[in-house]
Amino acid sequence: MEEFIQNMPKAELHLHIEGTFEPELMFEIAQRNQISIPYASVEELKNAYKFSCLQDFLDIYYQGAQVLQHEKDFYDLTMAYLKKCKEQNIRHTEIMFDPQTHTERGIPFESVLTGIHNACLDAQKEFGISFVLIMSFLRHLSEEEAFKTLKQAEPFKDKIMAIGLDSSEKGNPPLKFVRVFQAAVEQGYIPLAHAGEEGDADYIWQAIDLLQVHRIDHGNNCITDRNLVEEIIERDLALTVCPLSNVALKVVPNIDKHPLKIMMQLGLYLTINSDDPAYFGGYINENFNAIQNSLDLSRWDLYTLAKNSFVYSLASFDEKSKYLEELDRYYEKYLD
Ligand SMILES: Nc1ncnc2[nH]cnc12
Ligand SMILES: [Zn+2]
Repeated sequence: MEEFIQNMPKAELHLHIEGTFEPELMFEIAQRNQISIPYASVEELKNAYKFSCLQDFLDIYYQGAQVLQHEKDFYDLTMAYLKKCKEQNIRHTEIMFDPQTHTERGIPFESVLTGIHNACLDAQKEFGISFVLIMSFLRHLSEEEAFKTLKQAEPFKDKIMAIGLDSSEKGNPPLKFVRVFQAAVEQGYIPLAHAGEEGDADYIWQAIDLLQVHRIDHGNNCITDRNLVEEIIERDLALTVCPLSNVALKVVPNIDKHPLKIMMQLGLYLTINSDDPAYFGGYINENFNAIQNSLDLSRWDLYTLAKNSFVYSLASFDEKSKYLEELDRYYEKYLD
């Protein structure tokens, strides 16, 4: 099965670029920027990656991101992830970035965006990987700050397809961002949001009704509300599930108790993603392997999850058709 997963063409739809910051690269960039990290070694830093909830993780994740200062740092970070995509047979990736994590520290929006975008263009040329950029608002910050970020993005609008909503969920409901989402949609951005990771089903209702999201990031907690599950299916919305993230952040007690199979059986459209792979113990294939092992998923289940990743992506019609054909050919080979 591991080989089947490794070679299967797939898309990643839920990935924070700041969450791909491997400790080794963090130390390297810290050294060249002459910034000190409050850990003596890579080992010591890795040992600190023990979280009891989302906020525990976010504290260390924002701390790590401080090392990123220059356009080249964002380029190197993104290129390192895109090399992983090539190794793991990711054909298309939708990369979230958190501009406020950087602009709050005085880093120009342009350095962040240009570094990430140039790496994506190079990977498209060299590895044939297509991409979409998603600008995510930090929900622990104010609506006013989100509006400022939307304004800063204006000169780069053609490079960013969608907006997202991430960071500390509890106490920061989608309702807080209705106006900025409306303004962004008027400018042509596609609305997406994290909902129902730690927040309850009501946050997911708000994300679909008030923010009118086209996809739900995580969404696990929808299973507590039968009407919500039906509504999500009816509206043809996919959930971007992140199994290793859910274990690391104690959203589920362990991988064997992950509700993914139940969610599939309910008829929800799911995809598998890595969220913040440098912090949660694996990239997309490690997520597929972990969930396949624990829930005994069949090849058909894996194919369905990969198919959803293309169908519910924001890739162009031509790209989607090409990837879906490739996936079908791949799966048929195993039927013989
Ligand atoms: N899993 C997650 N939930 C909310 N915000 C995040 N930012 C990075 N990873 C996140
Ligand atoms: Zn996330």
